[in-house]
Amino acid sequence: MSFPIASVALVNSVLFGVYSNTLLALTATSHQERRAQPPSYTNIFIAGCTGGLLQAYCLAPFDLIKVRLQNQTEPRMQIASSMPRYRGPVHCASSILREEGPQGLFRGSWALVLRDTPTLGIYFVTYEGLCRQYTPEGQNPSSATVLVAGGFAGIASWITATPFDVIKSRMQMDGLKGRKYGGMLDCMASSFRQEGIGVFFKGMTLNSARAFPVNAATFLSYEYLLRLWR
Ligand SMILES: C[N+](C)(C)CCCC[C@H](N)C(=O)O
Repeated sequence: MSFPIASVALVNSVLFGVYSNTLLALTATSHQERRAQPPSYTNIFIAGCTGGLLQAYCLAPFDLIKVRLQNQTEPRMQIASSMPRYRGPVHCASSILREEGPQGLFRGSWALVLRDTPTLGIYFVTYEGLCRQYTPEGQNPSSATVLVAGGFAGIASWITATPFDVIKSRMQMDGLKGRKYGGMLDCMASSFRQEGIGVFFKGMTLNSARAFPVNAATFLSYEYLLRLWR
């Protein structure tokens, strides 16, 4: 539990830090001036994609360890072996390093980059679009608007991210017991061949249901901290 919490803190600070600074570089307006001079959606999209790209690289090893630990269900079913393969996040990281090398920690990172880059552009465009729609010109959005816009931004982002999320997780699990897939494209093709188009939408409802409260709270904290520190 402490492991995902620590990784969420790191990854969100990278995402929001890179997003804000890229937007600042593109528009030359500070956050306070942005209500009077709103940035274009193109600039918001580019800044979101840049944040997504960098967060994907920071997230890759943490996400891989999380996926491996969450999928570790065999030992409970095998009465003979009482020890799980990975005893915790540190043991998992060191076993992967030993057994699969440093690149093992980045398995599936291409799919993660493709999952996060465009969809985090969509995330910030949705958030800004909804805030602008429901906020009188020149004013800051209310907390209720921030919560709803943040929640829907999370849903929009997760709906578009789910196909690559499925591939990413399959690639991350590959390597545990030999290699099943030749690469990302092979993983996509063989998943499609065996399970049909529906495979790319697995977990979409659950991802979206989780995304609303998580991202409502994320954007409320972001706006609150920006106003606190200006
Ligand atoms: C790009 N992708 C959809 C994967 C994530 C977008 C939202 C990020 C947020 N930290 C969350 O976990 O919901």
